[in-house]
Amino acid sequence: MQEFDLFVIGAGSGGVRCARIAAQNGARVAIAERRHWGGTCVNLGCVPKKLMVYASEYGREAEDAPAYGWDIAAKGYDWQHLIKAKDREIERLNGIYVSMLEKAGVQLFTGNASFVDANTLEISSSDLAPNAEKQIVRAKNIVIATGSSPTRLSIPGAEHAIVSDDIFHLAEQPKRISIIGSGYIGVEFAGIFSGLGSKVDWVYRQDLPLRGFDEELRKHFTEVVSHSEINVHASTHPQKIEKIENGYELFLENGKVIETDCVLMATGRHPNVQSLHVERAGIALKDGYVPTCLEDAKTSVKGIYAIGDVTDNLFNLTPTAIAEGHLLAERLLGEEGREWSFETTPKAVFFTPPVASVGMSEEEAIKHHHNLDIYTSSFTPLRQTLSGRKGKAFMKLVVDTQSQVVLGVHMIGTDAAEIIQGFAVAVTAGLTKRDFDRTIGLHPTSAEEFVTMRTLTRQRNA
Ligand SMILES: Cc1cc2nc3c(=O)[nH]c(=O)nc-3n(C[C@H](O)[C@H](O)[C@H](O)COP(=O)(O)OP(=O)(O)OC[C@H]3O[C@@H](n4cnc5c(N)ncnc54)[C@H](O)[C@@H]3O)c2cc1C
Ligand SMILES: NC(=O)c1ccc[n+]([C@@H]2O[C@H](COP(=O)([O-])OP(=O)(O)OC[C@H]3O[C@@H](n4cnc5c(N)ncnc54)[C@H](O)[C@@H]3O)[C@@H](O)[C@H]2O)c1
Repeated sequence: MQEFDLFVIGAGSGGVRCARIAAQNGARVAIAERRHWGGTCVNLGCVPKKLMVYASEYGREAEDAPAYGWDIAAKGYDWQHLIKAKDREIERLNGIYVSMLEKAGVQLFTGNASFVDANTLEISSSDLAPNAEKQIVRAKNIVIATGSSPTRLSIPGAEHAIVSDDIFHLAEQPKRISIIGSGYIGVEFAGIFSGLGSKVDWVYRQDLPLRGFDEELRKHFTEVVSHSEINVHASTHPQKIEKIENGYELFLENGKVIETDCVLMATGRHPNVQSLHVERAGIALKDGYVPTCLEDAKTSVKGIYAIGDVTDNLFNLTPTAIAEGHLLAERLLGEEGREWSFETTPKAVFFTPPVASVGMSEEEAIKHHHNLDIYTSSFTPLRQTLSGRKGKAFMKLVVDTQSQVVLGVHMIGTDAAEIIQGFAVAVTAGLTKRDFDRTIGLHPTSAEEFVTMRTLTRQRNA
């Protein structure tokens, strides 16, 4: 039986980083993957999604180009071309992940890993290795990095709906799509399909999309969406889906019935624990997740750790999973873990234009007892002046009145994600409004607005 210092279950964002760093530092490391090397981000998440966002933006740019003197003949859109090109890129990335792990000296197991006991795992056949023979391995330390999967609503006809895992391999572009849910995935795919020319019906139960983001940002986002072609059905629940001759009917609680070619449920995710048998190792799940200490990724059982989406700690994002994996590998090898500021993790939602934030929303800052100076700015970006495209950029600074520390930076507008990544350094460093004010702007950009906001919009006491 093979024995390892560290065995990682799941080769996604967190698992790959943890295995690679530990192996590069001399530990005997192995990793098991049952579905796809690189995990959700590479195969069914961030990367293919962003390629689709890019694809969805060219149409608008072509529409706006004549205002700048271009004569562009619209020749339509080829969905199959995009899917094939995207698949080639993902295949290339899968190869890179495998060779990166092998080069680092990690032993690769293809198959489904499950616990036999707290130090023993069984690797059995899976989609990626249907004929694999069962293997038993032992390890001093085991890391659960199994990620999460899309959650389907249990309404009548739910089997007719697809989830985000399916959207990347549809044989045809749905000409009419209904999207349920107003979190990251709902917003992003509403933008993608609208940009690609599909008729989009977007259904969500809240009054505003993007729960968890700054409330004022959410209101401005709704205004941006109102200038798009997306049909919004807010504050209502989907009730059932029925198959009809020419597609599906989606019935809403408010009495509306939407005829559509495809229903996408973007209604959250649940941890991948079903076939892991963590109970055999002595771990009890909490709300379906593997409970861990955020500080050191320890579970309740000595030598077993969990990182990334399977823990539901703080943010379920790729860079946080990577940081958790990296920190854990360093700590297991007895090194002083690198310092990471998880609280100032920047977030972006890749709509067109994107929404991005770092630090506290106004509501969070009030909850943390800060008295606030709020600065906001809303304007038509220069690019839209000639084209006449509607929808304003919105920018906001949340500043602690007493210390003048900038607690949060929020934006909707072209390149918001790229801009907020830069401002995340300033918020992580704890810079003050004075530091922002003494920074010279870069002209002409939208980003310069963040260093030229001088007039207080309002003050608010906790
Ligand atoms: C549509 C979509 C878009 C997204 N876009 C972004 C984005 O733009 N930016 C961002 O930061 N985040 C984004 N995310 C979130 C991001 O993908 C996840 O937070 C991240 O992948 C989590 O990493 P992880 O290592 O925890 O898990 P994963 O990347 O999910 O990896 C877990 C791996 O474990 C494997 N596995 C599970 N169980 C077993 C088992 N028993 N044995 C062997 N292998 C197993 C799985 O097959 C999987 O490959 C997106 C997610 C989705 C779904
Ligand atoms: N750009 C990014 O960083 C990015 C992109 C995509 C996904 N992600 C990650 O993946 C996670 C999952 O994304 P998601 O959009 O599926 O989840 P989410 O938690 O962001 O949003 C889920 C949505 O489903 C709705 N919903 C849940 N249960 C419902 C019910 N019973 N009836 C009606 N509506 C219901 C919620 O109100 C919400 O609007 C995100 O939270 C995020 O961590 C990140």
